[in-house]
Amino acid sequence: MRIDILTLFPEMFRATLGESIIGRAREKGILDIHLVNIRDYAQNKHKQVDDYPYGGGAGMVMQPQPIFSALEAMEAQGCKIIYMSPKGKTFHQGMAVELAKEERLIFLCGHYEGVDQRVIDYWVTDEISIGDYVLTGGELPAMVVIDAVARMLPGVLGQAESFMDESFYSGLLEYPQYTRPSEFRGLKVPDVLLSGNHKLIEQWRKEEALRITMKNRPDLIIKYMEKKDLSKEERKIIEALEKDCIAK
Ligand SMILES: C[S@@+](CC[C@H](N)C(=O)[O-])C[C@H]1O[C@@H](n2cnc3c(N)ncnc32)[C@H](O)[C@@H]1O
Repeated sequence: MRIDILTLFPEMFRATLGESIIGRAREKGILDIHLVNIRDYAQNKHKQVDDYPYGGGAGMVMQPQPIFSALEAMEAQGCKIIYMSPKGKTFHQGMAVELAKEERLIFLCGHYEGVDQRVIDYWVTDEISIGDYVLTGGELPAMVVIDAVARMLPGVLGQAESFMDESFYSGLLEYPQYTRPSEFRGLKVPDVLLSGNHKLIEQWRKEEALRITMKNRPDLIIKYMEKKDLSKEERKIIEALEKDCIAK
């Protein structure tokens, strides 16, 4: 997959997208990331990229000219162009799975009060928010989305790092994880995980996934129940957890 990132602060990306799993994906050629400094395309003498908002109000707005010129130079027509914005649709795992199917993604990172609306109307195909809060720029949000998308690309995660069991993929949060030693400062790993009985381990994990989802994200449980034909086993676990909740 090719990813182009339009930003005023390309340096912010170098460490994050050069290390660990994403760094290895780039080395393997699975991910090809291009950083584009919007300021390089400003046509005025001082390379200014922002100006006061029409109608007054606080802050500055990113001007259309440098962004239009940058997008024209990269032949962006026909690609998904994603503007990171608190006004966008809230990002979730399903969106990461869908975006990972694209051959090329272009990310536009805003700053100040954001970009001139004409950029959005003319170029942007998707506006994505990473949550209901306002950050200073679109760089961190773009890194969040790129990281989540990149791990969905075939070959990025090793075989031992499957995302199938991870939080959100199946609609639930993931069960608790433990590693060696089996006892640490008197704190023990649940016996079932040491039993070698795969059926019991599977059951325990499902129960724990349902339990933690019910506790922390009841909204997800409702969606899970709507979307899926629950097995008898799952229904029993949910009923027991509900009784437990009521009793508490
Ligand atoms: C200070 S914000 C602008 C906020 C804008 N004036 C508003 O009220 O909606 C500057 C830039 O940060 C990015 N940004 C801030 N919060 C974000 C979020 N929750 N998700 C995605 N991008 C965000 C966007 O690119 C935005 O253009």
